[in-house]
Amino acid sequence: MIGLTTQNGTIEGVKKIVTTLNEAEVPSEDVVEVVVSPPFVFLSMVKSLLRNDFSIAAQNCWARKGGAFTGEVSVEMLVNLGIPWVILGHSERRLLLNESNEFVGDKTAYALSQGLKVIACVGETLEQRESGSTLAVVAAQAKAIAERVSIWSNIVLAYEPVWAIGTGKVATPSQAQEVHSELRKWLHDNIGAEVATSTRIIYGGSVNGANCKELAAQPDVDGFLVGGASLKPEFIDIIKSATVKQSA
Ligand SMILES: O=C[C@H](O)COP(=O)(O)O
Repeated sequence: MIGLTTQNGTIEGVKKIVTTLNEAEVPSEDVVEVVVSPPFVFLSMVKSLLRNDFSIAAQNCWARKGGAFTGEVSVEMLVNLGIPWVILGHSERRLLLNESNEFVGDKTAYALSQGLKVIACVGETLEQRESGSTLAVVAAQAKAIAERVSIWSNIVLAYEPVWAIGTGKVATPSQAQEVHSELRKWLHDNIGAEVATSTRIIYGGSVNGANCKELAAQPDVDGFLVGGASLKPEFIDIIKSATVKQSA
């Protein structure tokens, strides 16, 4: 379960979110893994304040060994800070900052090589969905990672249809299930049965306290990447939806 606070927050606001999370009663770590992903400038503060059973992710990193790349944050810096996860290939970076599939693949490979765990985002635009190319788009995004990575145990795939991010237009449970199932089949056919079974595929795009249970009940939805709702107390309800499959 990933709470991505995007480019939001002040010191006081982030502290308030962390306090809410720290005081929440949620299922244990063996049921749900919770990862909080604040902007770079708040990483150290969140790390020092956040409860120990929740983890932390950066929202991006540089693609190669750090050095003369002004303004970028290197994998080495994140490792030095003790940050275990990084989110890569978010659609806002792909679309607004022109990050290509290959560049996201390079970042994923380098982050993994230095011991970070990666939440790799894939997803189609509305135009791509309407033209029937959803599966081709997410497969191409996954392929660019697969061409650069041989071990998948530290990768989580996040399916985030661009048209659902921050729009209030959540994918229906069957739309999410269809793409998750196809992604798992793609992993099976192109990498192997073990990776297809063990790789977590999480959904992101307008998840909230009201729609999370139905989405979480889908067989191939293994969790969520939550944006807007992670800034609110309802994020706790979303975390608790991890028990839906257990009680089914
Ligand atoms: O950026 C965050 C995720 O992409 C999802 O955002 P959202 O839950 O606000 O749609």
